[in-house]
Amino acid sequence: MSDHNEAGPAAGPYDALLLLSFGGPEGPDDVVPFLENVTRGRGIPRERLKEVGQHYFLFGGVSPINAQNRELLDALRRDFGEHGVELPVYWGNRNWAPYLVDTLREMTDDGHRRILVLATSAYASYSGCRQYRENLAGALAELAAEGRPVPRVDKLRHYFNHPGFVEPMTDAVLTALGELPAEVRAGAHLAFTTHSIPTAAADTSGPVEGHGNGGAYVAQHLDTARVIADAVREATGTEHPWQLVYQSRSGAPHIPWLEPDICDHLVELHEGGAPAVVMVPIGFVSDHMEVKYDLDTEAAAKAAELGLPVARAATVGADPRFAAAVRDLVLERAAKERGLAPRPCALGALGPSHDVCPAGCCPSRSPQPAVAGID
Ligand SMILES: CC1=C(CCC(=O)O)c2cc3nc(cc4[nH]c(cc5[nH]c(cc1n2)c(C)c5CCC(=O)O)c(CCC(=O)O)c4C)C(CCC(=O)O)=C3C
Ligand SMILES: [Fe+2]
Repeated sequence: MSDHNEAGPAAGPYDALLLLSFGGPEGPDDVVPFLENVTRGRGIPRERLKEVGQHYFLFGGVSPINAQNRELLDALRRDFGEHGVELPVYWGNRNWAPYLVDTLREMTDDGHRRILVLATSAYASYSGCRQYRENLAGALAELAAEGRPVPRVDKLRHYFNHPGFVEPMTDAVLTALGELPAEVRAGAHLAFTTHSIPTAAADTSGPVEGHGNGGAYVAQHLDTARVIADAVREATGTEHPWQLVYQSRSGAPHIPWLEPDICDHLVELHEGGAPAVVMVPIGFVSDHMEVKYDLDTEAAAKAAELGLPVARAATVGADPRFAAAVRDLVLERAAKERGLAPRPCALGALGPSHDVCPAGCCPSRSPQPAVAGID
């Protein structure tokens, strides 16, 4: 991949990696307390919460996200082990056990003082970046209050355009195309999907100079989608029309969120004569409830009602190429921290993202302390 491990796979100055994720319920009794954790102070209408609770109950109260993170943890440990990267990997979540603060306490008690964080969100946004940075600051403040040493915590750059993230998704699109009936395959449209967020949050996502027009959130997703669409055309020799669309909207109806929704998009494509659609959840690192319910259940039912053949591309999950990408990102950042100038690996037009969030990046509605950034 890149050239920054010439002098051996040194991860120093880092002494541990933290896989930081959202967390999800593991049984019916977990669902309501989990939703309370997620929505504390966030003004989600009660009706929406009841509805989302039902999505979880439909799957026995079990979100797929924790199993996916356990697999990723195994894949990272295997990859690091096979490549001589001596960096222990821990796992903590924002909203469910193992809780971030408990994991950081364990890491501190194990003697780790320079911690690098991999968040399971590949793009810039308040929900996908600064909120994790705030949660880290909050957890560190708890450790300090307990009289523990407070480790220094850095966060890996956004990896939406890293080849180890993009290439498994390209393969997944090709596989999904292959699942469509042969007679509609060549005409299939690609619907790249991601989590809708309030347009105000999208417009202020990423560094200040890129604010407006959906900000870094939309720009990064468009960059990833374009790279995948181009690679699919190279592989198939067919130009599949594509669009970035959204899913999993929540919040109050009068607040504008990114649109169109995937279900409305399927109706529009069907009315426009599209013979088939591949849904590509580029906004999700692994199978979350948003993928299992909002795409595989709700959008699939809409497509069936329309008589529109659809297939859903797999998420990256614990693909070994993604684990290798994480190793590459870790070694790149470690080399930079040691004063070297590694060549960062990135596809697309935007180039590698910043390592340290600049001031004003993905601002919060109610400013709180955050780590791994200027403010
Ligand atoms: C951008 C983004 C990501 C991707 C980046 C990342 O991965 O971090 C993401 C991930 C996730 N979101 C998840 C679950 C939920 N998100 C909610 C609510 C919200 N998400 C938002 C945005 C995002 N969310 C926003 C702006 C809200 C409104 C409230 C607020 O401003 O905070 C709610 C409340 C109910 C509802 O309203 O839907 C739930 C239950 C799960 C777990 C799924 C599982 O169990 O498999 C995951 C991975
Ligand atoms: Fe969410």
